[in-house]
Amino acid sequence: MQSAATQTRPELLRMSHIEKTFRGNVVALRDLNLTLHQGDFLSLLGPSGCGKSTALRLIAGLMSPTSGSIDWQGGQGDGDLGVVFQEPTLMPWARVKDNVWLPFRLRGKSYASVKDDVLQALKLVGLADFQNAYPRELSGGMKMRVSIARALVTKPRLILMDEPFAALDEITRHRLNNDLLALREAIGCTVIFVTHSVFESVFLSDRIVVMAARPGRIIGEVKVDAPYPRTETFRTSTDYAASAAEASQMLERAMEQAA
Ligand SMILES: Nc1ncnc2c1ncn2[C@@H]1O[C@H](COP(=O)(O)OP(=O)(O)OP(=O)(O)O)[C@@H](O)[C@H]1O
Repeated sequence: MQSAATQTRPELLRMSHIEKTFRGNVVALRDLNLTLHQGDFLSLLGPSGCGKSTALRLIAGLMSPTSGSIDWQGGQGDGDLGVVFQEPTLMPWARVKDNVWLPFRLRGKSYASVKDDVLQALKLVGLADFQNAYPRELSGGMKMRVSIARALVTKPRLILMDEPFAALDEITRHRLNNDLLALREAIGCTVIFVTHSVFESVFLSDRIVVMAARPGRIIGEVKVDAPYPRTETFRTSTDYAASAAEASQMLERAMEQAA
């Protein structure tokens, strides 16, 4: 169920027969199998509680699966992964540039040695002029941009995004969707993006993996073949409407299965 383009890209990561059971016998994920290819923009779409965040946390190595394996092609290297959460999670006492420096700082790198990378990341998210600002001086959308800059500053092979725009107003969300795609064109990274929004997933992704709950599992995949860069024309196209209808129907099935 993957597009021809996706199939020909080199594999980046493979999740095989993943099970995750929490204390109290809560089966968050059952037999989850997913292969990610370099350059994929893959959305995980599904109802609340279907295990999207759990899948992301497993990939991030924030916890281990109960069984099954997650294998990185060529092994996982330092700085291979950037993570963006729903909340920007910035350090309020630190300037924007110091927040973006954090992933390097945790690896023992001085600011001076990575200054160019920090400024480049801030430039990519349109915030070079705010490098000396504090988070309290920024809007919600700007804080999220800083969080994105922090995730991509190490030039990771994979960026995980857990509903990053869900708390933002519609106009900001719309703009950040456009900017995220432009950013991805610029740096060519692979993205896994968790969302509840069919429309957001269609606009951003080339693969939409739909999950159902109780237990969390993949029930199907919608491929969105529209080429990048995607513009406003795509948002109003029949291709967009057709992919949204396909994803909505699959999501409907996911909800029925969980009922
Ligand atoms: N640390 C935990 N301990 C116990 N149960 C957990 C834990 N984390 C998640 N769960 C349970 O695992 C299931 C999947 O949760 P998860 O947060 O991954 O779903 P989700 O699809 O991301 O939901 P949402 O869209 O609401 O964020 C849920 O039933 C949740 O209650």
